[in-house]
Amino acid sequence: MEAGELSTVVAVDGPSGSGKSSVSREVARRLGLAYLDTGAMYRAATWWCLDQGVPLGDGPAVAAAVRDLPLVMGMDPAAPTVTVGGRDVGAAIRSTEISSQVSAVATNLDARAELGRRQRELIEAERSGGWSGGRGVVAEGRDITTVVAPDADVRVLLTADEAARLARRAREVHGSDDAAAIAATRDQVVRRDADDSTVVEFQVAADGVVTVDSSELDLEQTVVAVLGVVGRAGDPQARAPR
Ligand SMILES: Nc1ncnc2c1ncn2[C@@H]1O[C@H](COP(=O)(O)OP(=O)(O)OP(=O)(O)O)[C@@H](O)[C@H]1O
Ligand SMILES: Nc1ccn([C@H]2C[C@H](O)[C@@H](COP(=O)(O)O)O2)c(=O)n1
Repeated sequence: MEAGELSTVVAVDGPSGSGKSSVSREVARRLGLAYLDTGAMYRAATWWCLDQGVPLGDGPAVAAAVRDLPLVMGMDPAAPTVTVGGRDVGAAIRSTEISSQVSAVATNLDARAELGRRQRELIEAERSGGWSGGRGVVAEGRDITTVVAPDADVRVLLTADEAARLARRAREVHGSDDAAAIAATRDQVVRRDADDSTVVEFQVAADGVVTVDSSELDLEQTVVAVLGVVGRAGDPQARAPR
């Protein structure tokens, strides 16, 4: 048996607020797989550019900064971490400042190429070792099923209608889904998805990608639905060697 034969790579994409992070993290935890939040890598790159005084409107400067990004991703789903130059930026990258500016990095094609390369390396490392000891990884983002890991064992597009996604994010950030909270959330969800959609498709499932619509599901039901897709793709212990 060769390293990686029994590993499982689960790729999850979807729009903002569809539940990718919470669902992928819990699926990884229940399956004993590593968890890779690729959106956090774009957020960390944005934090780094701002920290280094790199203007986000200067594409070549952003690309150069991202190539030098001293990023370490901790992939334990029970306690994922994001460290830049030895600093824990896990909380800082969730700020409204980063959320409102991250699309400038996400739409920079050179930055995408660099972060995509690192994501592929992290996923490959989990096939043979890494945090999971070779069990595999759940990686989530916008282009994992299509660009970063189109050969993943399981590929899921997690969707939810716009109203559900806005309400979830409003409750998370403002503690309410009243009209004012929804209005205050629109930029983080609708505008950001519109900008990000100019460089990557995450609203429509590519061939072979299974869509899970969570609009009418709660978090637990969505986790169970994604676990069902993984199960249908085959028990990794029973799967034929690659
Ligand atoms: N099926 C669900 N039902 C209700 N709430 C959910 C569901 N899935 C996720 N949530 C909640 O919605 C919020 C957004 O979820 P999450 O951050 O996982 O989405 P996301 O797709 O990763 O968003 P983004 O791409 O913007 O980071 C969280 O507060 C989460 O707990
Ligand atoms: N594979 C990915 C992951 C994320 N992005 C972009 C889209 C978002 O604007 C930003 C942050 O992602 P989030 O933490 O909100 O999931 O990164 C991308 O383009 N490709």
